Amino acid sequence: MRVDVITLFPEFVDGCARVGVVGRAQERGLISVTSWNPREFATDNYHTVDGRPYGGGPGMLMLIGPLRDTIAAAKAAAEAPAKVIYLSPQGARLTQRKVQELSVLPRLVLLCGRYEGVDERLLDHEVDEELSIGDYVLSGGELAAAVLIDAIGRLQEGALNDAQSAAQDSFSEGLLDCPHYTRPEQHELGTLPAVLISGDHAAIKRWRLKQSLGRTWLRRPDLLARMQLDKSARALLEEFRLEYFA
Ligand SMILES: NC(=O)c1ccc(NCc2ccccc2)nc1
Repeated sequence: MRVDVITLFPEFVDGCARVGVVGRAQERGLISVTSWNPREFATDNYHTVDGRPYGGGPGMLMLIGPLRDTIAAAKAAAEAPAKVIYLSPQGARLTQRKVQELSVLPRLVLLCGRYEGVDERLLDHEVDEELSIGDYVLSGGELAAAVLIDAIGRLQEGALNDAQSAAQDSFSEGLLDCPHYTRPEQHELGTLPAVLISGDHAAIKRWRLKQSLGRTWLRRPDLLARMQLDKSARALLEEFRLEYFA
């Protein structure tokens, strides 16, 4: 997948995409992240990219011209059609399902707003989707773009080793992850759940699913409400609930 990021802070996005799983995915050619700075597409002597809001009000907005030209340049940089996504608090909430949907596309162009945002006419005509990573305001869309790139990058075939991809299974099924433990077995902070050192892999699998179901019920009942649990999962959750209230 090719990702083109339009940002006034290219070094920020480049840096995020160079480390960890996404960095390795780039080295393996599974994803490429290219940043484009609208300031280089501003035609005036001062490289102006912002303007004052009509109707008054605080702050500045990003101008149509430089952004439109930058989007065109980014799109022209490769053959495949590109979906243009704007990161903003006004966008649809990003979920793992949306990440999975985006992760199979050939290209994405991510538009990062700064200041108070972007002229609405640019959004109406050049942006395909508006996405939010959560209900809070950041100083720029770059962090949101980095989150999206990471979530998509790790889903590229070959980006994760088996252990890592196993770890992502629970959330992609809509459940929260179960508790995890590593050495030492005995510690002043506590001992382990006995099942995890029983060597009974079926019991361990059952325990982990039960913990995921129980945690989701306790911490994110909204996620649970959206799921169709099969008979055995419902029984497992009931077992958790009985123990919880015991
Ligand atoms: N919650 C998010 O995903 C998000 C995205 C961008 C952002 N800041 C840049 C911006 C500010 C105002 C209007 C449009 C973009 N803050 C939060």
